[in-house]
Amino acid sequence: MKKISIIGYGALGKILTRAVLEKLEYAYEIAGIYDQAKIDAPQAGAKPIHVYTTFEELLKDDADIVVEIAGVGAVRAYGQKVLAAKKDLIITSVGALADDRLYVDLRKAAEKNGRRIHIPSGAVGGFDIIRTIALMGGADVEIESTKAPKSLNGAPYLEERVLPADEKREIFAGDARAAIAGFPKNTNVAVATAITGVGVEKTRVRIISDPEAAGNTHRIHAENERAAADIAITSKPDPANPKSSVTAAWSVAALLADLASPVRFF
Ligand SMILES: NC(=O)C1=CN([C@@H]2O[C@H](COP(=O)(O)OP(=O)(O)OC[C@H]3O[C@@H](n4cnc5c(N)ncnc54)[C@H](O)[C@@H]3O)[C@@H](O)[C@H]2O)C=CC1
Ligand SMILES: O=C([O-])CC(=O)C(=O)O
Repeated sequence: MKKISIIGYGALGKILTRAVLEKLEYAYEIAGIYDQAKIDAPQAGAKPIHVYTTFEELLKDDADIVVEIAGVGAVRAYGQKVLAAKKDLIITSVGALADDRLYVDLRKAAEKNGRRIHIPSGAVGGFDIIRTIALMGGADVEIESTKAPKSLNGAPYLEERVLPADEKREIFAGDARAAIAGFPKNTNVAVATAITGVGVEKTRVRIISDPEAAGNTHRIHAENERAAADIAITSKPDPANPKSSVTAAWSVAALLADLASPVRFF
C-alpha cells in the first residue's frame, strides 16, 4: 500500500480525494491533505482524513508521493522541497514549468534525490503520440481551447474586461508561455502539451470564448512530414470551479492507477 499526500482541496482536489477513496483503495492510502485555506477534513469511511496544518508537517509525513492540485504558485513554493524530502511529485499545475529555470531546478532536484516528477495528461491527452511525433523531428504543434466566457473571465490577460455572453470570439493567440502568463487557471493544458512536445515557445495556442460551449474543449494538432495527429477532448467543467475540467482530477487518479500496476500504458 502506497501513501499519498495531496496539496490543494478545491474543486479538483475534492474529486481526486473521492476517486482515490472509491477506486484506488486497493493500492493507495491518503496520508493527509494540505490547503492554504481552512478546509473540512473529508471522511475515509468512518475516519476523517488528516489535514496538515502546515506544509512542513506534510513534508515530515511518510507519504511516497505528493500530488500538487492547487495552482502554479504551489509548484513554485513547494516543488523542490517535496523532491528534497525524497518524495515523488505529481504536478497538475504544469503551467509553472513554462518557467525554464524552475523546470530545470525541479528536474535536477528529482535526479539528485532519486525521485520522479509525473505529469498527468490533465484535461487533455495524447501525450504519447505528441511525444512520438516530436521525437521523429520537424514537428509542428498547436492547441485550441474553447470555453464558455464564465470559465475565462477573471484571467489576468483580460484585465478587468468581461467577455460578451452573446458572441463567440478568439480572445488569445500566442505561444504557450504567453498563454499561461495570461490565463494561469486555463492553459496548464497548453504548457503540458508544449513541454511534452516541441516546447513552450514553439507551441501555438488559441483561446476561444464561446457562450454556447457545451463544456471545455481542447483540440490539439501535431504533425511532421511523416505523421499527423488530431486530438479533441471535451470535458464538463466542475460546477465548483468552471475554469477546470473534471478530467484533470480523474487523470491524476488514472496516473496513480498506472503507477501501481505492473503494466504501463504510454
Ligand atoms: N493540467 C491540467 O489539465 C489542469 C490543471 N489545473 C490546475 O489545477 C489547479 C486546481 O484547480 P481547481 O481545484 O479547479 O482550483 P480551485 O481554485 O477550486 O482549488 C484550488 C485549491 O488549492 C488551494 N491552493 C492554492 N494555492 C495553494 C498553495 N500555494 N498552497 C496550498 N493550497 C493552495 C486553494 O486554497 C484551493 O482550495 C488549477 O489552479 C490549475 O493550476 C486545472 C485544470 C486543468
Ligand atoms: O480544465 C481545463 O479544461 C483546462 C485548464 O483549466 C487548464 O489547463 O488550466
